[in-house]
Amino acid sequence: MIEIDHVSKVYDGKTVVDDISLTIEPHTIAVIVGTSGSGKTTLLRMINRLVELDAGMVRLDGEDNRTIPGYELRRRIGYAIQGHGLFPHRTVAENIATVPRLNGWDRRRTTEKVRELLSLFQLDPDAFGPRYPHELSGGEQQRVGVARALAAEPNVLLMDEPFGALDPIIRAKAQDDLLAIQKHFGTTIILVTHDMNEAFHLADKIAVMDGGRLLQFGPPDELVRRPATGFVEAMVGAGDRPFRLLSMRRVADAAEAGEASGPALAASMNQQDALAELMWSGRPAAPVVSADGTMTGRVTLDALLKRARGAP
Ligand SMILES: Nc1ncnc2c1ncn2[C@@H]1O[C@H](COP(=O)(O)OP(=O)(O)OP(=O)(O)O)[C@@H](O)[C@H]1O
Repeated sequence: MIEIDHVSKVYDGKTVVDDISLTIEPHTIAVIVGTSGSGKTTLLRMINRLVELDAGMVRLDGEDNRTIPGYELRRRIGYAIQGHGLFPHRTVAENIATVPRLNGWDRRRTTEKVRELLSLFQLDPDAFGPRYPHELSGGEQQRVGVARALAAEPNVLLMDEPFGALDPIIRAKAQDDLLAIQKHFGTTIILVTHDMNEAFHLADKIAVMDGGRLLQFGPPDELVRRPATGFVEAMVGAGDRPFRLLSMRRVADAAEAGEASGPALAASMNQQDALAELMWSGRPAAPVVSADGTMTGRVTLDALLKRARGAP
């Protein structure tokens, strides 16, 4: 658990992080959003003490982070940034192995970890391990950057606009990879982004910042239904509310008994995509199929529209 307890930071007489408190539960993803200069990066860097606090305290599993030695913090907390920061003269495998080596892992354990991570990020270890960063595309470099941050099996991963430079298709893929990896390792992730779609896609809870202050910290659904301020409402995008609500739910949750014709929709598909599919194919309903191939009923346009208006 990460407890951020009344933390503040002042630069040149200006309070850039202003008395912020929030608690991030283990194995969850918290996403920090807000306007440029609102203090997101500063808050993130206070967790691993790349920025020292002027007031308040950050506790990691109950321990004041100022009492934890720097090397221990770097072992426990991975850090991934936009532009990845790979070492250009080291191969991909050597880049990923950096922190395990510092931690004194033996060669075999390190090699296994590197291969596991490359495979998880869908990069063939034999093809990509020996290459140098400049021999990779931007998206591949970014994935290696995140793999490197995860190499020492940190409990916590801090990510600052990790996918900012990626095109939308690769970005969506990187987000899905991250979700799968978070499930696999149970890592607690705190991620800063400018992209509200990314925030809604990834977050268990979203923190909205403005002018150094925390305006709201809650599940995506709560931000849509009960925005704490007009600023939060504007960040969520008032016009996008119906789609945001649908994007957070699966077809399985809107399925009902009954028949429908045409191609089936996966129970795991999100309701926003299902609505788009029904509208595009001009159907009032579609059959629903579960992951094991069983037909589990149907989903109707009506049911989806009701949910877009806020029905549970
Ligand atoms: N080392 C520093 N010295 C002085 N001022 C700083 C320093 N780091 C950040 N600031 C200022 O603190 C404020 C918050 O910066 P921060 O990088 O945390 O914002 P941000 O929300 O992450 O912004 P962006 O979205 O543009 O990256 C800004 O006004 C910035 O100029």
